[in-house]
This record gives sequence, C-alpha cells and structure tokens, in this order.
Amino acid sequence: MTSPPNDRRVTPPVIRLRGSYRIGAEILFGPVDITLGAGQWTCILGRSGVGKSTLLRVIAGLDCAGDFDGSLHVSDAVTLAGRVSLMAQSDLLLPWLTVLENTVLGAQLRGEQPDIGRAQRLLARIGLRDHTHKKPGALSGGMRQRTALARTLMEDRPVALLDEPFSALDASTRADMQELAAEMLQGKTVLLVTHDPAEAVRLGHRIIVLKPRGVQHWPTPVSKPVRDQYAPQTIACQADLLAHLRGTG
Ligand SMILES: Nc1ncnc2c1ncn2[C@@H]1O[C@H](COP(=O)(O)OP(=O)(O)OP(=O)(O)O)[C@@H](O)[C@H]1O
Repeated sequence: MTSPPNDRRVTPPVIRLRGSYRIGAEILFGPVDITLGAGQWTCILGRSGVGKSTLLRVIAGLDCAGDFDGSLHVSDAVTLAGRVSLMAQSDLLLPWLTVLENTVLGAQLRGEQPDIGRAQRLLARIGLRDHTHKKPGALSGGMRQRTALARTLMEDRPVALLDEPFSALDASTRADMQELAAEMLQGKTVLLVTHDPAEAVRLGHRIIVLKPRGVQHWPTPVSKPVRDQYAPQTIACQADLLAHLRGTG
C-alpha cells in the first residue's frame, strides 16, 4: 500500500477482512468475511472470548496473542495507519494527566498544537465540564469511560474502532453518549464491539454475530440509525437477536 495523500486521509474507506485467526494450534475464529461499509456503523456481537476485541485489533494493525491468516482490503488501497481512532476496552488514561490533558493526548504525542477549545466543548457535551481538571484516580468508572470516548472523538479519524465504549455508563447517559457518538462519527467507517443487542440494533447499519466457525449477518430494521428504541421493529429485532445469542432463537 502507498502512503496516504491528504484527501484520502479524511475519506472513510470500505474495509474488508477475510480469513481465520489462530492462537497456537487452535483456531479462535474463522473463516470470516466481514465488510465494514464506508460511512456506516458495523456492530459486532458474540459470546465472551470468541475474539471480538482480537478482530478489532487485527483491523487496527495491533499486536495480538495469535496470528491472523487472511487479508485486509481497504477500498482506496491506502494504509489504515494514521487513519484510525481506537477506543479500547480498558480506558488507557494516563493517571498523571487531567481529563483535559488526556483528551488532547493524541495531538500532544504527535507534537501538534492541541485544540483546547474544541476539547473543552466536547467535554462539556460529554457531561464532564466540571471535571476537566481532575485526574483519572478521582473519577468514577463511567467518567473515565467518557473521558476515553472524548479522546477518541477528538481524533476525528475516518475510521473509528470502538470496543464496548458505553459499557460502564448508566442507561440514561449511555443513550446520550450513543447519540453523541453517532452524530460525531457520522459519515465515518465505524466498528462497534458490543454485548448489548439493544445498542447494536439502535446504532448498527449492519449487525454481525461472531462465532468460532464464522460470522452470521443479522438483518436490521429498514429504518436508519440512530433508531427509535421504542419502535416495534426495533424492539422485535433486539428481542430476536437476544434470543439468538442465548441459543433459543
Ligand atoms: N495476550 C493473550 N495471550 C493469550 N491469549 C489471549 C491473549 N489475549 C487474548 N487471548 C485470548 O483470545 C481470546 C479472544 O479474546 P478477545 O478479548 O478477543 O475476546 P472477546 O470476544 O473480545 O471477549 P469479551 O467479550 O470477553 O471482551 C480469548 O480466549 C483470550 O483468552
């Protein structure tokens, strides 16, 4: 792959991942054929330990415990390096930095001038206006997770990989943060790992269930995300998906 020209750096690509993943002699998952649509949210569910975070790390080009045998195709043939923002399951906040400093960490590490005003506006929208000066040790789990979300959204990359980004939030804050993320990541290529069928049906243009021997593509309601969580089609879809995940569907 070539290095990215400026216009392609900001254009969300279609990403297609095909292959299997093994740890030692054991296949963890696969073969899979997963397409992340450009400008779409693809939500991945599956039982704990099936390899959802691993799959996300393969796309991000990060080191993993095993080996991926397959191909990662990017529609514009430009490397994903520098075009991905990743929100990992653990918040990875630096304990000696404040909420504000953690939020602008990406720019700091690249030696760029951080946009403090934008970070403060984002933190206000995320409900942390009165906590920007605090260090992670003085935050609740949900506040830490929202700080990590702010840091991810600050990056404003064409591809966002989100690993259970709302899992520590109360129901009301979770709904607010889902809507904020959908707004701020509109038009980007998004992969969301979640355990919550309601979240997947609310946010997903595509829903995929990862299984040890492949993937199942789950049909979504005809309405567009963000879906009304009280609409009969949304409720029916999430109930069917939950039943399927529990092995009774
Ligand atoms: N560093 C490691 N060394 C060995 N095995 C590992 C390592 N990291 C992960 N694994 C194994 O890889 C498998 C997949 O882990 P992964 O975190 O991708 O699953 P997951 O589907 O995201 O799980 P969860 O839903 O619980 O977050 C697990 O069985 C795990 O034990």
